[in-house]
Amino acid sequence: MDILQVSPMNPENPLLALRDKISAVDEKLLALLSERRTLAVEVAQAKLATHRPIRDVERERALLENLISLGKKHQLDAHYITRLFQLVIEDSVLTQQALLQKNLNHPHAHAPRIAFLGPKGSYSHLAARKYATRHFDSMVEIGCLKFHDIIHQVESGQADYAVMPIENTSSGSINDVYDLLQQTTLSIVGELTIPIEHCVLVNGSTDLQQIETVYSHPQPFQQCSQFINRFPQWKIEYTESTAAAMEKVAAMNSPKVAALGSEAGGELYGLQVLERNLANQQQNHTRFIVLARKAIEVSGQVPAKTTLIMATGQQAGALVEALMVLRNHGLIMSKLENRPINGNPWEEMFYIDVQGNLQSENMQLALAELSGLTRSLKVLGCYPGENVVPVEPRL
Ligand SMILES: O=C(O)C(=O)C[C@]1(C(=O)O)C=C[C@@H](O)C=C1
Repeated sequence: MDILQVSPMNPENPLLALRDKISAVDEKLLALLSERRTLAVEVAQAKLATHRPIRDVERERALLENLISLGKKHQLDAHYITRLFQLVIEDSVLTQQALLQKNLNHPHAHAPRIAFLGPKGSYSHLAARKYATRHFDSMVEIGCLKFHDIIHQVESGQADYAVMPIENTSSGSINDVYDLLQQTTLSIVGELTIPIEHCVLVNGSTDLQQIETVYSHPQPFQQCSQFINRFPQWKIEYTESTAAAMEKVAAMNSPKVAALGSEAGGELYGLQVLERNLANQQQNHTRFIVLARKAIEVSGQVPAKTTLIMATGQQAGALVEALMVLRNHGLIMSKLENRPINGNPWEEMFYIDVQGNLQSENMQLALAELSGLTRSLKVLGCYPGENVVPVEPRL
């Protein structure tokens, strides 16, 4: 009788060995990225001494084109190299900007206390952590239940910074936050944008048909309306934040309930992803603003944004007249938003983001002119623009 010899070699073995090799290469890549970042910090110090702008678009383009032609020799695709290095350059630019800003505005002696919406795991929590990683050595996290509480924490000195969502690429402006900006004494000192990737999160095994109730903040429901409309039988329950929804679903431990929120947040509550990529728009991003009690100074070497809030008179063409002032001083408006004025029916408050430094001569001249034209005018803050528009190589 023939005896079949079973090889003791586990078919998983070659895979494991290859994975170890890949992990070793990835570790080398990480060390190189860290070395590159250290060099970028040295470049920033040199630029600080020579007063040169942080961004050098021509250098970025030359660098990308050189890497693309080198990549060809290694059969590496031009789009892959472009995407990869655009991200590396963005990190370099933002790291350099943060260094210049630290040099200009003396940082806190203690770990800054940052207030944001929701318990751990909310998008605001992820945004607060991302901002702190780049700007501070450590942070104290203060999760709040309502937007109003976040502002109050900072105004009353119980927190140093407020991180608040202001607009989303799918659902638009966040009106509640705009309305709070009308009243606050705080100044905008920073901004950041994070990708929002909503998932259906559940506790244990279930499927979309078994679900009866879905919990989340109203914003995700709005941003995922097309997906939600496919399940008319679902009962929608609003919560104060996505994190509050996740906390609830984790505690209920039932196959009939789900939360809409981020995968990273869900992990903190032990939830599993049932479905991803739910948003109506493929590119779903939220821009957050960072507020503090004291306004900051922005280095002339980094791109600055100034946010104004103004009420014009009700005469015809008043807004156009105000916007012409900006144009006449060569100032580019990147956003215009209007909101009703509390207590004054049919009157509007305008919020304007202008590309430019508050200290610049053209901004000062424009503001002087605007104050003569408007019923009220307030600078909400001047802060470094963190939207690093990627440079495209000439292919
Ligand atoms: O070479 C510089 O001037 C840098 O600041 C470095 C660097 C990079 O990371 O490669 C970053 C920003 C500039 O726009 C160009 C290039």
